[in-house]
Amino acid sequence: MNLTKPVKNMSRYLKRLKEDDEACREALKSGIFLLYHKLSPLLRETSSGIYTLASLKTSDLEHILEKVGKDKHFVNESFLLGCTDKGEPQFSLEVGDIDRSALEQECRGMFVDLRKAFFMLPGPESPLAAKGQALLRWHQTNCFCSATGQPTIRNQSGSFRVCHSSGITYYPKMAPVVIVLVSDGSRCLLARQTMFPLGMYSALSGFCDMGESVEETLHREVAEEVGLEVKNIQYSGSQHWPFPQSSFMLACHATVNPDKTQVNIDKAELEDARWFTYEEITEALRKPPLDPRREPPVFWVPPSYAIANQLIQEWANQQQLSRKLHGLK
Ligand SMILES: NC(=O)C1=CN([C@@H]2O[C@H](COP(=O)(O)OP(=O)(O)OC[C@H]3O[C@@H](n4cnc5c(N)ncnc54)[C@H](O)[C@@H]3O)[C@@H](O)[C@H]2O)C=CC1
Ligand SMILES: [Mg+2]
Repeated sequence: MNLTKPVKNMSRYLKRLKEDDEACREALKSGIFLLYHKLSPLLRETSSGIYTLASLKTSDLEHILEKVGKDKHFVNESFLLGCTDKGEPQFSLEVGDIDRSALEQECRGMFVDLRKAFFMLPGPESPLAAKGQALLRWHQTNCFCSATGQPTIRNQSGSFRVCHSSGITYYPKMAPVVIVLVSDGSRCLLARQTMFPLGMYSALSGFCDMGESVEETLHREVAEEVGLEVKNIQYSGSQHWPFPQSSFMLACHATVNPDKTQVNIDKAELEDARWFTYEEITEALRKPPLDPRREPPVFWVPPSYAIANQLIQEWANQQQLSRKLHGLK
């Protein structure tokens, strides 16, 4: 299948909507809308019991707004998110000043905290739910110019805000974070912070300091948090992460010398850091998603929507392969 042409056309279309206020206003008339109530996305349960992100067409949304006593032009407060596969423009809209239960009833859905929604939504919908929330949050917290204190004004798509007094343009921001799975060849190093849910261990992570490269951050964070020296850095992938503010996660693998694995934990940052065997990791990966009604398991890893999980999966696959090559189970 050749995806180049539609993707290229879609990207050009979206670029125009981002930059051309008139074109974006026009697109609002045939848009698809994700609603958020105080940053919680609206979910709907399908007839087969699966939850999805509720997406409303313009006419349906206008109708609902009027029913709950809101002007239908409130639709224009939406922010452009992207395009569906069919080329329909997608928008997010914060409806936090409208009565929640009235909206839930009219929309036949429910507003769910994003962290919880991640456990309920099918995989591909989580990044869209996160993006919608992140854009709304950024606009809510960037209403004033940090140089003049004057209000900033959004463009129609919401791709930037301008202070007309200073002329400064503000663009939505993500803070770069490096996340790394360190291996000694047969075990991998996972750590937990006190604020993590009970029993959850993840890969090491840290915010990039101003002026640092990914490699510099990675070496510094591993040295700071567990006192180890890493080598053989390999890039794995990236992910936008909405909690607690937007981060841009850059995920890597790295190794340490098998004879230099003694961890020296920075207790101000981490509660614990431990080497885990292949067997422990494969068992943790097999565990079903967390059930809030049960006690959490003693050791578990972040769920599949987190890039930490991808790193751990990749490491386990790599181990499995090398075990096969060496005739081990
Ligand atoms: N998606 C995923 O799989 C994972 C995502 N993460 C995310 O990565 C982020 C960073 O991880 P940590 O190990 O906590 O970072 P970290 O090791 O750099 O420690 C956080 C501390 O760094 C300081 N800091 C420096 N720059 C900051 C900035 N731009 N924003 C906020 N704090 C800053 C603060 O004092 C903060 O308490 C977290 O927000 C976490 O949610 C972490 C692990 C897995
Ligand atoms: Mg850290």
